[in-house]
Amino acid sequence: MAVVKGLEGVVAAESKISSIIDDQLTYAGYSIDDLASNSSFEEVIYLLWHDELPTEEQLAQLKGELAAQAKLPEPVIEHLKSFDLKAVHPMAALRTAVSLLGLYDEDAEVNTPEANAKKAIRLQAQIATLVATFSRIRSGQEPVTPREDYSYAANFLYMFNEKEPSDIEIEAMNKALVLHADHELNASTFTARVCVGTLSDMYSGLTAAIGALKGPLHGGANEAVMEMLFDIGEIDNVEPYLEKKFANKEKIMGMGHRVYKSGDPRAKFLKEMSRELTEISGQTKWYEMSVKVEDIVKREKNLPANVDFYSATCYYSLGIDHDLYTPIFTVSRFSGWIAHILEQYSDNRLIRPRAEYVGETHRTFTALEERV
Ligand SMILES: CC(=O)SCCNC(=O)CCNC(=O)[C@H](O)C(C)(C)COP(=O)(O)OP(=O)(O)OC[C@H]1O[C@@H](n2cnc3c(N)ncnc32)[C@H](O)[C@@H]1OP(=O)(O)O
Ligand SMILES: O=C([O-])CC(=O)C(=O)O
Repeated sequence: MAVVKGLEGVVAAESKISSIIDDQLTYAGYSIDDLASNSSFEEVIYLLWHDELPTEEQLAQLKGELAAQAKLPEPVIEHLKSFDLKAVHPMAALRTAVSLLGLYDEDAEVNTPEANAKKAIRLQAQIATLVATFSRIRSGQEPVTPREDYSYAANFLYMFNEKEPSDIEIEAMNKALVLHADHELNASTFTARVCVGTLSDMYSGLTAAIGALKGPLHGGANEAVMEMLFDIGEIDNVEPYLEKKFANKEKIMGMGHRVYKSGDPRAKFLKEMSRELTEISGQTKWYEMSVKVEDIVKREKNLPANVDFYSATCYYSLGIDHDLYTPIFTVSRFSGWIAHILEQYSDNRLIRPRAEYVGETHRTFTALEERV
């Protein structure tokens, strides 16, 4: 058996949800360029779950259902309040809270298409509330009740500080949500599919996926990018900082990708958004430092910026704490994970690869008292 380390290039599933061909990304056959420029996150959710763009009527229905289900069960809020949230990573709290939500859902263990469709809406609605509620409780404030009259992006921003977001902020958040929604068989999506491939439930699949997204080689990189920029501090420090990193063979967060070699098609949108938002917030230095990092890593290592690189400075400009960047990614990626979970259920086979054993063989057992 030939081992493919990291499963690079291995095709492990058929999917209609998204594709990456020649460094171009599509959701259900629609180019990410068209979707990022023209569509709402709710349209993308519908597309990923139904393989079609919604009609006005279908979209209105989805929006209504999402708005109606956005509230969290009170015991989940109480549970979050019972922790010292300043002492835990938000992704760890989210992983636990999503699992906990399952305990308050009477459909949690019902694995029929009808029950899963209901859970899909409920979970997609609640995940945004959960992230914003975490942020509110951590900063000693009461959670904000979600608004039924706002779009998903507007409501998400509103729940952070109970303030009506500006059109530019809503547009930026909507675009970020659209761009992060799905990405073929990335590590967290694969994790979700492996989990539900055992015919485990949707809550288990999503909880497992959160754990995989949390790591700094995957979704956790956006938080790490901002930490790197804080460490660098000033534009004049970029070059010596990177030289040291290269000399120590350390990775530069937000750069490189397993599949994209010429560039991540999502990054150009986030780069432009970062330019605009840092200008509006009067903090262009973060954008300028990012561009310099990108240029040097491209020149020295020929690695392109990935989706996590410029999303960091976008969220920073929206006034969001940097450890909440990966939770925001989670809010968007819930739509993709749910689509993949439903697709896995629709044509399931247990996912169970093999390992090549490389340990010792034919060892002679020694009794405990004789071991040295
Ligand atoms: C939403 C997302 O998940 S996007 C990815 C987010 N992750 C990051 O931004 C973390 C930084 N990037 C990386 O670690 C990698 O590029 C990954 C994990 C994204 C892809 O990894 P892989 O395809 O497994 O590539 P791998 O880690 O084996 O790297 C191949 C070579 O490129 C180098 N390399 C890859 N990425 C980087 C980087 N960001 N900085 C410096 N060197 C890098 C590696 O050191 C390695 O060099 P070597 O062959 O001399 O040892
Ligand atoms: O596809 C990957 O490996 C990682 C990625 O960019 C994503 O999940 O958006």
